[in-house]
Amino acid sequence: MKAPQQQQGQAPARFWALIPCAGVGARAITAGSAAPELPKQYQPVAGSPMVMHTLTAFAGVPRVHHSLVVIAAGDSFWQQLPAADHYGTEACGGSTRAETVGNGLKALLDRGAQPQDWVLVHDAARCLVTSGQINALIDACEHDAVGGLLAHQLPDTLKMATMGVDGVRVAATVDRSDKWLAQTPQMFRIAVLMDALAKAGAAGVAVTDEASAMEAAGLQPKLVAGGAQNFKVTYPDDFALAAAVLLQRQAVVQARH
Ligand SMILES: Nc1ccn([C@@H]2O[C@H](COP(=O)(O)OP(=O)(O)OP(=O)(O)O)[C@@H](O)[C@H]2O)c(=O)n1
Ligand SMILES: C[C@](O)(CO)[C@H](O)COP(=O)(O)O
Repeated sequence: MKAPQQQQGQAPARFWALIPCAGVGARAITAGSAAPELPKQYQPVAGSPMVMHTLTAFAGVPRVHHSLVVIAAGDSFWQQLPAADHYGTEACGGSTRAETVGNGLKALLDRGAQPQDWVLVHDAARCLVTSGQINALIDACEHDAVGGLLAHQLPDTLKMATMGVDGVRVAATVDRSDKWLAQTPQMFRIAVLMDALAKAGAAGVAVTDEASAMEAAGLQPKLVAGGAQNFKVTYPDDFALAAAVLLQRQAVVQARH
């Protein structure tokens, strides 16, 4: 599968952000949550709804032409956000993240994106990403034939688990030297990614991230160092971690003024 090449006289490829924001956050919400009906990406973290921190990071990257937030059909939360009207949204979220992304890519084309343009797909719930990390991914991939993703090299010993009669036990220790945790953004050419997602779907390939669809097409995305702080808020304990990082960053900025 060849990337659409820049034709002579063709406008330079642009960069679009696609923010899957249509999940329910089942793993993050507990009965004790202040608003358990509120999907995690709308839950407050360090004084703002989680997704707003994510969008602020992209707003700090002028090369990103437009950020499109994909929300669930019937989402009644987005419009309640203070800056809702400042961002483009499409209520075409799907039953899976991959479906949300596929629908969002079509929406980008409808909004004027070109097939050879780049898309940076980033989880709304990965709210600690920085503008610097987004720029680093673009710098590393904009001249690459495939594209790539932010990722974090495994910092701990990795265990293979087995279900024992008395609970989960170690089956083996796995060599971690070539193990990376996939993060987002994940950056690919729109047409190539759409084709890869369609073929992976038709082949019944489980696609949990954009890179896995590209891998199923025989391509090898670049791994670009993200960082431990670029984690996805997934579980209840993650909110406090995210808040601590964001508040520390805010304190550093305030100390400069
Ligand atoms: N059908 C879906 C599922 C997930 N997402 C988005 O994909 C990102 C990462 O997915 P995940 O952390 O799994 O979010 P949820 O699916 O909401 O979480 P859970 O599995 O705990 O319900 C989130 O920003 C989520 O909003 C989406 O847009 N559409
Ligand atoms: C895309 C992703 O962030 C890469 O690590 C992750 O797979 C999304 O979370 P999910 O729980 O797999 O939907």
